[in-house]
Amino acid sequence: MSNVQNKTHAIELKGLRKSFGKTEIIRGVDLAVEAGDRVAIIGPNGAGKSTLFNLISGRLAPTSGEVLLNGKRIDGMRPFEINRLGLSRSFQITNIFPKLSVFENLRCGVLWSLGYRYTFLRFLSNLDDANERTEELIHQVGLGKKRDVLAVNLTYAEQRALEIGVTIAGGADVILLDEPTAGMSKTETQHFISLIKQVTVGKTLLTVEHDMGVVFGLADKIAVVVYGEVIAFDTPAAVRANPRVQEAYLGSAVADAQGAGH
Ligand SMILES: Nc1ncnc2c1ncn2[C@@H]1O[C@H](COP(=O)(O)OP(=O)(O)OP(=O)(O)O)[C@@H](O)[C@H]1O
Repeated sequence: MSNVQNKTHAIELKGLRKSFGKTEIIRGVDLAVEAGDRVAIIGPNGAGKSTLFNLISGRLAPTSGEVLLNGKRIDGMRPFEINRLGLSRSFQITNIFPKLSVFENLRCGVLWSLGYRYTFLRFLSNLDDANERTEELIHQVGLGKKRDVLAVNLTYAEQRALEIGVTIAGGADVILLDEPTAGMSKTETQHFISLIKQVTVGKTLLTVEHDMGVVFGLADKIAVVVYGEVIAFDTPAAVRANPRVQEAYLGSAVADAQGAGH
């Protein structure tokens, strides 16, 4: 390994553990994600992937161990505090405001990042900087033609695109996406992978993902979580070739992804 001692990582997990009651679900995870990398977290059902996400984003506090964001300890902080420090997590489409338009939803995200409370939104329609940033975002997520459509009237894939827009609206440099293509058709998924790639250029991306096509299409690195431990963290090619990963988890899933041309 190279000398990583003095290097600041976008995300670093050190000796992370989490128990629910007597059951230890996360069992000593060490992981260092370099800034700008796109990392997919994969593993069998119940392995602890979502729990890991919840520990990173502050929804859960670890039983022991550390979580660092750009070198600063964030374990024990509240999700909004972590958000303010530059980490943004998608909260699924239920957190989009259905009765607000695409523009208004995105502007909420932008204004939140500028420190405004949602309750003041109606008085802020002439904030030029926020409006400009919002227009830019709308085009980034491909919703230019849907600017004034209420979120509730968008298609499912469009709602997911809006969700990504809201997630990146604040300009966070670390983005967490939970199964971003779940429920999409193959074509929508392909389109969405390129959208995610575009909007996360220069950012660090962590995603929990089951679809191996998405994993191999999107990730620079893959973290394999099995039974609360990271058993491999490497490039897709190295993970694919790792016998321990094959045995513990990937086997047929890799064959599927190769068959799909990834
Ligand atoms: N709040 C909680 N209280 C008690 N047990 C929990 C809690 N959250 C998760 N667990 C348990 O922790 C284990 C890991 O769950 P987690 O959702 O992190 O796995 P996962 O890898 O994301 O699974 P999946 O791929 O099915 O979403 C499961 O056995 C789950 O039942």
